[in-house]
Amino acid sequence: MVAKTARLLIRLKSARRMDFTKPETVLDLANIRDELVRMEDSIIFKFIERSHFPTCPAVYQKNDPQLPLPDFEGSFLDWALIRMEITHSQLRRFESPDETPFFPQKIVKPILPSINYPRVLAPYSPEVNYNNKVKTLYEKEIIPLISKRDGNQPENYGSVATNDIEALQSLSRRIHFGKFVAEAKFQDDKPLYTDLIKRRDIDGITKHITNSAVEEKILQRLTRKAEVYGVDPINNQSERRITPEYLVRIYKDFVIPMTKEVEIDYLLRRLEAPL
Ligand SMILES: C=C(O[C@@H]1C=C(C(=O)O)C=C[C@H]1O)C(=O)O
Repeated sequence: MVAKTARLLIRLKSARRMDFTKPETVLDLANIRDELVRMEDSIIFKFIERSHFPTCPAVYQKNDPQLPLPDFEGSFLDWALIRMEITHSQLRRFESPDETPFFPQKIVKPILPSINYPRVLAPYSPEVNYNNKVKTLYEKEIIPLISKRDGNQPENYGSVATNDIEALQSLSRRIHFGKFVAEAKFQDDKPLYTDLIKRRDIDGITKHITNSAVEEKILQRLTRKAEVYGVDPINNQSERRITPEYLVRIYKDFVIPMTKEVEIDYLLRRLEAPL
């Protein structure tokens, strides 16, 4: 009986999971929050992978002499990320409404047929793009926290860039999920948000999109996940490694605030589109 109930619950939960071809599953705030929880695991594991390498500042310096790049103005990471995004765009990655490119001006048309997802977000949604800020935050604030020590390691520049691209893509997807949260909240209370948007009451919008209980639950869960996934609980000075404290700080000081900035920016333009 228990096994049968468990199977039924799993079927019910998977039927509810976000499916971008089924708009009714996308703007369900409970579904969105479940998806944000699933993203935590991906982000933690990518941070753990990155934590095996030192900071490698050469990877982020514009045209660092250690990493000569033919006919390119920018960092080694930028060079690698652009090429990865061109390939991913040909594989249709950026047709999906939950994916936002770091170099939108560089991506190309897919070689796969278009999926034509039903519209869920407002038409201007791709213009709400925080990836420049995400990348700067990652390089300046997150790398120093999650790298195992300061310094360059030329033999691992390729691995570092590969890990960074995966971590950035996970962070970007999580932060830009704020668009789905914002649309779901708008649909749940159009009169309230229409009034706040008309008066450009940013403080009022911030107050109403904020759910402190959900935020607190996220930070508590992150601490437990970090301990379970084996990040070093003791911050060993000689070899800095990510700790539950660092993961909570990254979410509390960067990921959650930037997600809410995305929500606010998305909402401030919402009356441009049909209600
Ligand atoms: C994402 C939401 O909106 C806000 C942002 C949150 C976050 O980035 O984790 C959590 C709660 C809210 O303050 C939500 O309501 O679930």
